[in-house]
Amino acid sequence: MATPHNTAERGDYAPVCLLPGDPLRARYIAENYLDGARQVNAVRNCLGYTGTYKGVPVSVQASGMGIPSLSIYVNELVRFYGVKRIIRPGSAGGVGRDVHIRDIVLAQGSSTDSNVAAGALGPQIHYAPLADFGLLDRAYHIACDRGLPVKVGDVFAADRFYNDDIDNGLLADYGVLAVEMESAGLYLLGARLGFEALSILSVSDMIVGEGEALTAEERASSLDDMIALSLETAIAE
Ligand SMILES: O=P(O)(O)O[C@H]1O[C@H](CO)[C@@H](O)[C@H]1O
Ligand SMILES: O=c1cc[nH]c(=O)[nH]1
Repeated sequence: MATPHNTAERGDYAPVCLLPGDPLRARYIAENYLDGARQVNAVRNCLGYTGTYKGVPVSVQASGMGIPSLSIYVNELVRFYGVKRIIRPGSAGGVGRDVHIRDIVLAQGSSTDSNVAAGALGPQIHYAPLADFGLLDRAYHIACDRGLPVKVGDVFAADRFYNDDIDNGLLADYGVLAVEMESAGLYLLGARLGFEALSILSVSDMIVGEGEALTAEERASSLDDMIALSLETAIAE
């Protein structure tokens, strides 16, 4: 076995990798967007693929849900397989005052209640995990050129999907746009291990307000916008 969670050989992953939470989204991206995609990993059904996008080698690997699971895949992708750039096309719940369902949120930074950030720089320092600015800048301009409903700002990476103690209104008061479960871990590792990281999130539901809802077709097309934006950003120089 190449790593505890991956049977791919060294060289099987491209330097650029998309990292959605959902293994079926990884397969969807490989089957619908990559040319010549081949499956390189299926350990625990956390599927990984490598192909090309517009002639550029690109991989897609599922992270599973939450920072602990994502951290396993990121460590192995970067330390063992030499991945240099990771973009997470994820779903998120909207909390910001001016955030709506189908919006695309570029996570400039990520607050979190996870201990990974609390202890990273010692007990006194609350580290602020940030996206790679070059990727963020490119994603923002590509999204604007495409006329996508894009917002840029802080997101909250929650340790628990179900947590009645989180005050979503207070998150919104502090400018948090959306809630998901991985970005702070991804950005922290980006800083620590020295790779470029960005989360590009599709608002799939509203946690506050009227509880706007999407039809199945709307949800699929909004995920497609996020995936295409992630791939265009991934191969941009
Ligand atoms: O759609 P993905 O990428 O899995 O992201 C979101 O969905 C999962 C929760 O349902 C968490 O992983 C959260 O971050
Ligand atoms: O983590 C997540 C993802 C989508 N929607 C939520 O409410 N939370």
